[in-house]
Amino acid sequence: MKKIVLLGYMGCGKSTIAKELSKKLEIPFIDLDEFIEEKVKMTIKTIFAEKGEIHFRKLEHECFVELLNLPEAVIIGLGGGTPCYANNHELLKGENVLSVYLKASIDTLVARLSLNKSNRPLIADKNDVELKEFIATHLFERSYYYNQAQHIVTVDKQTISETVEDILKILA
Ligand SMILES: Nc1ncnc2c1ncn2[C@@H]1O[C@H](COP(=O)(O)OP(=O)(O)O)[C@@H](O)[C@H]1O
Ligand SMILES: O=C(O)C1=C[C@@H](OP(=O)(O)O)[C@@H](O)[C@H](O)C1
Ligand SMILES: [Mg+2]
Repeated sequence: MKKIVLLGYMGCGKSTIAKELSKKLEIPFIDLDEFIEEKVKMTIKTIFAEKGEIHFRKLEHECFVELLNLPEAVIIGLGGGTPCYANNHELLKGENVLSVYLKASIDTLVARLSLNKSNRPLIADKNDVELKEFIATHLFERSYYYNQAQHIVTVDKQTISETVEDILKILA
């Protein structure tokens, strides 16, 4: 069965939008980060701190493949880095996958992430100036992978429901 995969930079709204989309479509939503946390009984923050990012990326790949192989239809919210490691971007093009890049500008991401960074180990210790510089460079480096998605939805200045509607139009 089809998997709807939402991807994009940290803070673009993958988890938030996937939850709302799931209600509308009555298809279950699985957040990849939460799936990993449950599997290893550790938070993302602790995995990064105690096991390191390379270990996290390995787990992330294994869990992504496991979710794609589920027999039922599900909505999967990826982590911001998922498409950028272990050739995961190739999996965004699979026959049973509908992938959507939630594209947000640097300003949108900075505004959202400066309020919401403590559980995101890659940015937790950055002040606002550092955060903007980091996001600008990092988003540029990652864009190649994000652009492998089958569809792109721009989320700037959109409400949660407007973004959900844009995704529903793609599915129609
Ligand atoms: N229009 C919007 N669409 C999605 N998220 C929004 C919007 N406006 C504000 N937010 C907030 O931005 C944050 C997005 O975080 P989250 O869904 O965890 O993103 P991700 O999973 O992509 O990192 C949440 O705190 C959410 O409430
Ligand atoms: O961009 C990244 O590399 C990461 C994004 C996070 O997910 P969100 O995009 O949901 O914050 C989480 O997987 C981890 O902190 C690493
Ligand atoms: Mg998330």
